[in-house]
Amino acid sequence: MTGNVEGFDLLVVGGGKAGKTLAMDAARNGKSVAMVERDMIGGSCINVACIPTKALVSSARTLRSLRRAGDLGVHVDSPQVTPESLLKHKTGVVEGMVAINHKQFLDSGMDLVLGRARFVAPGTVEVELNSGGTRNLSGAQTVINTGTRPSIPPIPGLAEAGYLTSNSLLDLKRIPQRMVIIGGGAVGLEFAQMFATFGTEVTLVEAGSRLLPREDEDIAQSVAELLTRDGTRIVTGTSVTAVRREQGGVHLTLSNGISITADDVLVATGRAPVTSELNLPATGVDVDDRGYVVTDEHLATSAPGIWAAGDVAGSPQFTHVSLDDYRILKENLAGGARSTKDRLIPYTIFLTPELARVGLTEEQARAAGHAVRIAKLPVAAIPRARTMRETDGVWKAVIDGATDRILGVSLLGPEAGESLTTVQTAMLADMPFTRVRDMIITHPTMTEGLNLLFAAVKG
Ligand SMILES: Cc1cc2nc3c(=O)[nH]c(=O)nc-3n(C[C@H](O)[C@H](O)[C@H](O)COP(=O)(O)OP(=O)(O)OC[C@H]3O[C@@H](n4cnc5c(N)ncnc54)[C@H](O)[C@@H]3O)c2cc1C
Ligand SMILES: NC(=O)c1ccc[n+]([C@@H]2O[C@H](COP(=O)([O-])OP(=O)(O)OC[C@H]3O[C@@H](n4cnc5c(N)ncnc54)[C@H](O)[C@@H]3O)[C@@H](O)[C@H]2O)c1
Repeated sequence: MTGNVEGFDLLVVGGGKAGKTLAMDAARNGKSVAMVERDMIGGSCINVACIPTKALVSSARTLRSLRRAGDLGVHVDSPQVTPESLLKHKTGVVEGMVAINHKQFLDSGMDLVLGRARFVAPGTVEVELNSGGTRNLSGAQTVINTGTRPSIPPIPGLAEAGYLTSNSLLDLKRIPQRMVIIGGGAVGLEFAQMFATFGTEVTLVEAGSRLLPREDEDIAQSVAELLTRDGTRIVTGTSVTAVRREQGGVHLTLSNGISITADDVLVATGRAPVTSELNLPATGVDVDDRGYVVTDEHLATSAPGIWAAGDVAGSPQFTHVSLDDYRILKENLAGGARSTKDRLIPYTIFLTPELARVGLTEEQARAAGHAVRIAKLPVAAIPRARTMRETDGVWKAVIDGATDRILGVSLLGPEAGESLTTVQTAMLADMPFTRVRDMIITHPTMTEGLNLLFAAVKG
C-alpha cells in the first residue's frame, strides 16, 4: 500500500443492488460514503442480468405475439428480428437505466470511485483506479457487495473450444443457427426459449434428472413441455463429457453417448462468488468452501465492522433479495438486529408464460411434515387467458390442512409474476386461503384465477 488512507463513515466495495442503495441512502443522510465499482454502473442486474435479459424476453414475446396475431384476427406480414435491431433495443434499455443510476449516485453526494478494490489491511482497500493510479480507502463500516460471475465447469475441451456466458451472449453479435445450452436453471431456460423464438435450434443439456430441481416435478414437467413445444430440445440426466471445435462447428459428446454439433455453446451452470481477487484474508473475512462470504443472520462477517450483502453473501440470487439485504444492513449498521431468517422470497422465471413461485412446493411442504391440501387449475379455465388465447400453463396451491394457511403457490401462466404478489400479500397477512377464494377480484383479469384456484382446494 502506498499513500494516505482516506477514511469514510461507509465504504461500499462493489456497487450491486444492496450496496448502491445503501451508499446513496447514507450519503443523502449526510454520511461520508465511498462506493468502489470496477466497471458496471448500477451492478449486474441492469447491465448484464435481469434488465437486458428481460428486454430481450420482451422482444421474443412481441415476435411470438406477432406470429400468432392471426389467431386474434390481426394480419401482419412476416415479422423479423436481426442481431443489430435486438442489440439496439437491449443497449438502449440498459444505457437509459445506467444513466439514471449514474446521476442518482452523483446527486446523492457519495464519492463514486471507479476502479478495482482489494483489501490490503483490516478495513482498508486499495483501489486500482480505472483512470490510472490508486487510492486507499477505509470505512468505519464496510459493506462487500461484489456479486457473482458465471461458474464454468471443468469439461474437457470446453475452454479450448470457446463458449458463451450470459454476459457474452448479450453482446448479440449474431443469432446462432444452432446453440447448445449447458444447464437447465433460470438462466438456461430463459435464454433457451428466447433464442428458440428468434430462430435458433436450441438443445438444452441438464445434468440433473429434470429441469428446475427446486420446483415440484409436475410443474417442472409442464415447463419442459412448453419449452419443447416452442422448439427447444431438452436432454436431462446427461452431462457433457467432451467439447471440441471442428470445421463446421463445436462438437459436444454427452454422457449418454449422443453427440451434438452446434455453432455456439452457452454455459449456464450456475454462478461463482467474486471474492478470490478481494484478498479477504487481509481483513479477516471468512469465506466458505465455495468462496462465498460467511455472514450471520444480520449479514455481519467474521471481521468487526465489515458486512456483506447480495449474491456474494450467499443470499438467494435475486435482485429483490439484494434490495432486502440493503434494508437489513440499513437497520443493523445503525445498531439494529434485523435478520435474514424466515424471509418470504418470491421469484419469477421469465418464460412465456411465466413461472412464478412463493413459499413451499408440495414436495417441500410434505417433507416439512405438513398435512397438505392441494389445488390445481389449468390456465385455460381463467377467462382472461381465453380472451388473450394464452391458455397454456397450470396454477398450483399448497395449503396447510390443519390451519387453512397458504404454504405456497406455483403459477405457470401469462403474467404470473403479477398475480403472485396477491398471494404473497395474503401469506404475509396470515390469511386463510378462503379469504382469497372469496375476495371480489376484477373480471376478467389473470389474478381473478386465484378465486378459481382456491375454490379448487381439495379435502
Ligand atoms: C442472466 C441473468 C438473469 C437474471 N435475471 C434476474 C431477474 O430477472 N430477476 C432477479 O431478481 N434476479 C435475476 N438475476 C440475478 C440477479 O442479477 C442477481 O441476484 C443480482 O444482480 C445480484 O446483485 P448483487 O447486489 O449481489 O451484486 P451485483 O449486481 O452482481 O453487483 C456487484 C458489483 O460489484 C462489482 N465488483 C466486483 N468486484 C469488484 C471489485 N473488486 N472492485 C470494485 N467493484 C467490484 C461488479 O462490477 C458489480 O457491479 C439474473 C442473473 C443472471 C445471471
Ligand atoms: N428470473 C430470475 O429471477 C432469474 C433469471 C436468471 C437467473 N436468476 C438467478 O441466477 C442464478 C443463477 O442461475 P443459473 O441458471 O446459472 O444457475 P442455477 O443454479 O439456477 O441452475 C444451473 C443448472 O445447471 C445444472 N448444471 C450444473 N452443472 C452442469 C453440468 N456440468 N452439465 C449440465 N448441467 C449442469 C444444474 O443442475 C442446474 O439445474 C439463479 O439461481 C437465479 O437465482 C434469476
